[in-house]
Amino acid sequence: MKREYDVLVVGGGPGGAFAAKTFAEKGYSVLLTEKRPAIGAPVRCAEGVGKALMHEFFKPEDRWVAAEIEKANIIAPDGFKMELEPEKAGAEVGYVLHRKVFDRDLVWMAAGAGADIQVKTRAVTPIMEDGAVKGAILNQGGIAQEVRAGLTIAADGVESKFARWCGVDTTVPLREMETCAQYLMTGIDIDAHATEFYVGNNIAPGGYVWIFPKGDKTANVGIGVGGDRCKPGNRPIDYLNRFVARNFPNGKTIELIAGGVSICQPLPCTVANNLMIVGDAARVSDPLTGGGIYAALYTGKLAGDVGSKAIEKGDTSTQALMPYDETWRASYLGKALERNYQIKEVFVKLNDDDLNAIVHSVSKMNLSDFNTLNLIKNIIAANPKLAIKLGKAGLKSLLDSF
Ligand SMILES: Cc1cc2nc3c(=O)[nH]c(=O)nc-3n(C[C@H](O)[C@H](O)[C@H](O)COP(=O)(O)OP(=O)(O)OC[C@H]3O[C@@H](n4cnc5c(N)ncnc54)[C@H](O)[C@@H]3O)c2cc1C
Repeated sequence: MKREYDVLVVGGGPGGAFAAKTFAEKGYSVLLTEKRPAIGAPVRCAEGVGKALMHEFFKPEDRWVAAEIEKANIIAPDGFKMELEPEKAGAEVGYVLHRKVFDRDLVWMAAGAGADIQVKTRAVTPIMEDGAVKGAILNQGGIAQEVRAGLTIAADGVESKFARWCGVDTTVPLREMETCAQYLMTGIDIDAHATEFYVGNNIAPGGYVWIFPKGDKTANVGIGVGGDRCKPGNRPIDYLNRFVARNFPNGKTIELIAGGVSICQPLPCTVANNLMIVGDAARVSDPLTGGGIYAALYTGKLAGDVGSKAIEKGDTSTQALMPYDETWRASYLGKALERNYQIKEVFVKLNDDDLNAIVHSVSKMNLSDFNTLNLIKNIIAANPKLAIKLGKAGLKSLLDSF
């Protein structure tokens, strides 16, 4: 079977769904293809997102929100707990979502705008002609389908094979692939409106443990560990089991997920002839926190806006699509990714003494001055050893990233 669309979207996560919705709303014919049988499941996410960031796109439906978050606690390796309550300083904090519902609703929005949706249908090969992408061969239940499209959106997440098949180098170095394990736990004693982050080289080397509440006594309890630090007996699940045994011995686990998060820099270029790369596939998740929901929504929508103009003008070459790449890099998102990459490079080299010193010094900061630049300046002022560790060049590139 051969079909033709203006736009083919590979992947039904937030990036693909938002791109499909945007193109469909502008009147283009769109096919979104998702390899899994159900949108949003299994969830591979701790489901946290900033309120202000989310509000850029919508006022969340009640059914998307599992918990509203008012504060974040950071727990140092020595057990000292620092409480951050940005709401007291006038800033909003965040939501923990039900992504099974949220992702599904996003795809429903795309369908409502006119996009065709196919689930359990994997894009297996791009159709390449004269160095340009002309759609893909899809596989649905063993049956190959040829789908031709003027523009293809690679929104296939962290695995991102599609862009690679089209000739884009999407390799992530092992040390920059955070490997994660997460339990959805119930029957645990937590603050239902606070997220918690545990740092330390015996707890989560090169990463952190998170507790993201999903209501009373229920939370995503997960861990990310630097890919190069996983060893037999010290895999993310081993660290997580030890953490859970220490902190929630009576908790009950009702779901287990494993997944990867890239903490590298974004791809050097996120467009090619007739191809746009969005969300995790473009490596735009936050290198410091691993968060990528906002970036997927932002790049998905932007791809829809820029791609639509390019289709209208009849030119979807790399050059015509470049405004997409340039716009997200110059945006708040691009700048935050650059800055947080520099911070992450420092973070992964810290020993437990450094981490203790940082958490203690930040806890003494005046919250009304709270922003990332002030945070870094305070940390360095309070811990001159860190400035030495960073060296002149490291310090400069860190401060230049603001
Ligand atoms: C353990 C963990 C915790 C996380 N916690 C958070 C968090 O708290 N907050 C946050 O903001 N982010 C978090 N993230 C990251 C977040 O989940 C991603 O950044 C986000 O889902 C990216 O959206 P996306 O649309 O780019 O990709 P995805 O949501 O991964 O969607 C890609 C889709 O493409 C499909 N696909 C792949 N290949 C093909 C193919 N060949 N054909 C068809 N379909 C295909 C996949 O099945 C998938 O549904 C976490 C990630 C992990 C692993």
